[in-house]
Order: sequence, then C-alpha cells, then structure tokens
Amino acid sequence: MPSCAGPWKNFASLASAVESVIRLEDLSKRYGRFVALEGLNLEVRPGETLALLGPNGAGKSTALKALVGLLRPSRGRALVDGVDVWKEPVRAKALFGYVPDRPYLYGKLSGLELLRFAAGVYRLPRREAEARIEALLLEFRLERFASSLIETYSHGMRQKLSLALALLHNPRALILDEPMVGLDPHATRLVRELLRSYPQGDRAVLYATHQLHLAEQVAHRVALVHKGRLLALGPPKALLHQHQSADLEEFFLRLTEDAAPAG
Ligand SMILES: Nc1ncnc2c1ncn2[C@@H]1O[C@H](COP(=O)(O)OP(=O)(O)OP(=O)(O)O)[C@@H](O)[C@H]1O
Repeated sequence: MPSCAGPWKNFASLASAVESVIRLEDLSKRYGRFVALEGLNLEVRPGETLALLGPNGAGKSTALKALVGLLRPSRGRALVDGVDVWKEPVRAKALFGYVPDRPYLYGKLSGLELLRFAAGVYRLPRREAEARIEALLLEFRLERFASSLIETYSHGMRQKLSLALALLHNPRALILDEPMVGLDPHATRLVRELLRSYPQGDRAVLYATHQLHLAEQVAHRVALVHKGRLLALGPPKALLHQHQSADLEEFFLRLTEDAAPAG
C-alpha cells in the first residue's frame, strides 16, 4: 500500500472522490456575516446510509440544499459520484433523488402528470417509466389519487409523491430532508425500509433527521452538526462508546449542550 505522500497524494484524493457516492468538501454558507455552514467535509460511501443530525438551525438543510444545487455555497464543493453539482448540474442531477423539507410541487398537475413529466426529464424509456410510476403509486398508496390535482393533496400525500419522484429514476444517491415528517404509519414503515434497504451495491442515502432512535437503528454512520460545524462523525455504536452515552439522544444532548464547536 503506497503512503499518501508526494505524487500519490493527489491520486489518492481523486480516487476517493470517485469512490464516494456523495462528497462534501469544505462546504460553507454565509448569509452576510452569519455563518450557517462552515467547512463541512463529509463523504457517503457506496452501500451506506448516513444520518445528518443536529439541533434546529444547525445547518442540515443548508448543507443538503448546497449539495443538490439549490443554494450556492460561499465556499467548497459538492460531488455526487465524482460529478461536481455546481459545475455539471445536469449530469449531477441525474445521479440523485432529493426530497426537501418542504416539498414544493406544482399544484395544477395531477400526481400522475408530474411523475410522467419527471420521467421525461430523466429520459426514461416510456414503458419502463409507466411500469415504474405504477409501482411507486401503489407502493405509496397514491394510486386512487393519481389523477387528482396535487393542490388537493394533504401534506402527507405531497410528501409521499415527493418520495416517489425522488425514486423514479433509481438514483445512485438518495438525499432526504426529514423524510418522516407528516407520514402515516404505513408510509413511515415504507421509508424506514427504504433507509435500510436502498443503499445496496453502489447506492447510498444521506438524510437529515431529528428521529434519533431510528437513526440509531438504520444509519451506518451519523454526522452531528452544530452551529454550522461538524461535531462528530462515526457509526452510532462507536460514538456512543466514545462519548459514554446510553443512546443517541444522550450523545446528542451531551455534545450539543456543552460543546462549543472547534475552530
Ligand atoms: N435565507 C436565509 N437568510 C438568513 N439566514 C438563513 C437563511 N436560511 C437559513 N438561514 C439560517 O441558517 C441556519 C441554518 O438553517 P438550516 O435550515 O440549515 O438549519 P437545520 O439544521 O436544517 O434546522 P431544522 O432542524 O430546524 O430544520 C439557521 O440559523 C437559519 O436561520
């Protein structure tokens, strides 16, 4: 194994950028003098679910929005499968599915119309698209409402449609911002299973959540963000051991209540 010195250093960094499904490098966002995100470095590997934790206002949504091309970072870059989201947005956007914290869906289309429109944007072959749309509508129990205008959907129905849209093109990376909010027990179970089973092979999931108990069960690693900075990163068990905490809630409260972020 070569050391990471000299000419190997750049090679190793390039290889690692390609191997990660998601990679955030020094990602930062300022609003005027307010620092919402400061130097976030994070990678999500193939086969991995990574949960992004942090108090209200910590910078989780900011990080996800900068990652998916919705909020231009003040510094740093975001890559999906080695593709820079801000330099090659069209290529990058084909590689991930994203569910925002507050899904904005065009109300004057029906759910079916929106899914078909998205399938066209992703250039899915027509037959494959129809089969996939039918399966997703059934899975999320939206088939009865497929032809209703989205403006008549409840919050939970919009959230489910947003999930179906994110999954439509079978993306390498699934990026979810508090995906459980507003879901009924059936959809909650579905999303729990998704967090567990989606990251197979070369796929990965990055999701922001306040549901610490679930993160402990489904996430391979968790990242704790506080005041825009990364406070801790690792597999839940290792972090609990390291910080002598009984569960993620205790870990979360211990670190965010007494720790001032470094730097
Ligand atoms: N457009 C904006 N202008 C100024 N400040 C903003 C703007 N958008 C977000 N912020 C601030 O950036 C910080 C990070 O917000 P963000 O939404 O990323 O937090 P979060 O960790 O997702 O919080 P929550 O758990 O409450 O969803 C907050 O202090 C927020 O007030």
